[in-house]
Amino acid sequence: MRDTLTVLRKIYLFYPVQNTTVILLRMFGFAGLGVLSGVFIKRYFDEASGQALTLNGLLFLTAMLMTVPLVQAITYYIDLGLSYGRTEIVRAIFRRNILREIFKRPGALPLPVDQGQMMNIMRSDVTVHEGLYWDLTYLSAFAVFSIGGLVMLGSVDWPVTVILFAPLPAIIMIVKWLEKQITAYYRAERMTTDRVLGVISDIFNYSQALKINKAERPFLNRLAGLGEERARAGRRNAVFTTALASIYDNIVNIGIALLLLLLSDKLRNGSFSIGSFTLFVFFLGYISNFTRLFGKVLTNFKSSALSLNRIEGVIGERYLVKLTQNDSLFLASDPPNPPDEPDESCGPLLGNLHIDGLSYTFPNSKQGIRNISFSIRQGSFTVITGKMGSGKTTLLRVMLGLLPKASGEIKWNGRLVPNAADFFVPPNVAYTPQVPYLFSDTIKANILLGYPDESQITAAIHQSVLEEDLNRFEMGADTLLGTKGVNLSGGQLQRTAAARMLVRDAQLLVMDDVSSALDVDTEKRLWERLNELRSSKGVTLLVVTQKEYALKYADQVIVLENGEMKSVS
Ligand SMILES: Nc1ncnc2c1ncn2[C@@H]1O[C@H](COP(=O)(O)OP(=O)(O)OP(=O)(O)O)[C@@H](O)[C@H]1O
Repeated sequence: MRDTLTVLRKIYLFYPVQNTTVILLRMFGFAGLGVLSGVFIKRYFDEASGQALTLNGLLFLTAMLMTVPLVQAITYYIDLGLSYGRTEIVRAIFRRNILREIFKRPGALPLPVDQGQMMNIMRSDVTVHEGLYWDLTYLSAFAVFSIGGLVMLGSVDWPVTVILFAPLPAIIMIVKWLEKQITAYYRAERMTTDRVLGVISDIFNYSQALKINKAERPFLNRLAGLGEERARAGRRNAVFTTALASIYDNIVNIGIALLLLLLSDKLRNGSFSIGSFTLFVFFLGYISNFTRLFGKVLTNFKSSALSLNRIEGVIGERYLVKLTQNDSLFLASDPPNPPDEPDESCGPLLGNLHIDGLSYTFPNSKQGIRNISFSIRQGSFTVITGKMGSGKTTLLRVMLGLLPKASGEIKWNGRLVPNAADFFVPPNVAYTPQVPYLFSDTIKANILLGYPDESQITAAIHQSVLEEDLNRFEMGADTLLGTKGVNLSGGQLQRTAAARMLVRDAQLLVMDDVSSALDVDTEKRLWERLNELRSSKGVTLLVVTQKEYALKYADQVIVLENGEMKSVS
């Protein structure tokens, strides 16, 4: 409840001036003027049914009764202008903030929730809070009506007024009583949707694997089963919330029936004027709407709390602060480019790199690396090798800040690297991962990947032994990749990724198994050219490989075994 209130307060603070105006318009334009119409209606019927009927009085009241709805319509349009579109902006702020936190995570750390849940959080869990916020602003307007009604009706007939408000405590008790069920049905709907979305994204991501293993039918059956579960959970939740809403309605209706019974008696014995009766009937609609909306808001508080809980599962501690940060979305202009200054906190040029006692354990498999220490000097060629699963990739990822180190130190020129993920980027370091990813764009765009300086592209293509392959494509480096273009072979993909690393002109080049899919001749040329680059430009190379050819150039060979250093030579 407290967290939901914090988020609602922040939503208000996103646009305090507009939001205050909308609330005031709803409270005083829509509701306050509405109460005023009640006064005029009472007077109108009192005068029309009494002896003191004057033409002027009637004309005045008629004019007022026409003016008030007109002014209300105008306030409504101003309200619409101020609030329309805010809904999507609030959702966009939440989505942007969640994405920002995801990008802050070490790059190789998997998301704490699966893909289906992530999509559902971005799709649905971010939307409930601002819906609740707008309902609350309407509730505040209806509250003005109700308080106005309470005062006016109370002065006419207290006992009857009490009946009008009697459903309110009943609804509070029902929501309290059914609290567990409200949350359970909502949670079940969310979780079954997570699973369906997860399987759908698997189908898109791994369609080829499904096809070659002839697993389409079982997978579709699984999807159908999950779809059925989701439909059941959705139906249950819909039936439950509709039933709750109709319980609120019926409580309100029973109150109205009781009230009308009482009023008809009073009208018959003359203790109630036609004007007072009309006043009661007039307020009846608004007060019953207030009561219904009150029930809905109480129910949605529970949904909002659960959705916030799911968001917390993704962005972790202090999630309320992170979720509600309100810096510009840049809807009307382009965002500024991030600062492009190289991090020179440890000196502009690499002299030496010391890795001391680096450890990391994967929480789910208890595998990883333990106490790894080595040094690299500028212009050297270091090979990390070892059997499959010995920890080579993990070591590179922890060193580069793509996985959070459990212990150990990294020093660049003798100075502690404060944040590896921020520091080990171009122009300090460039990296080719074991499984590189290429986008559906041209080969050139994939090599540059936003890098503004194209001057090194020809050299990078040469160094990565890619030029002969590009010559075979009609469009050369402008050949399109992906669904609308060509598919590269495994070796071409590795070398395109290597060119992406080389074009960035970094001091330290880190490569993970970059030659695993290359034939002997291409591999030979690749290491030769990288070695030439080292000699000519003083670039430093740190290479994971299981193949022997690179060893020919190595100054240092580090062998890993079961996550530990077996030898350095
Ligand atoms: N995401 C992960 N979650 C849990 N365990 C993991 C994860 N990634 C790797 N491991 C485990 O950590 C150990 C080291 O894996 P790593 O990928 O670093 O080995 P490697 O030497 O690079 O292997 P290869 O030569 O096959 O690429 C392995 O036992 C592996 O199963």
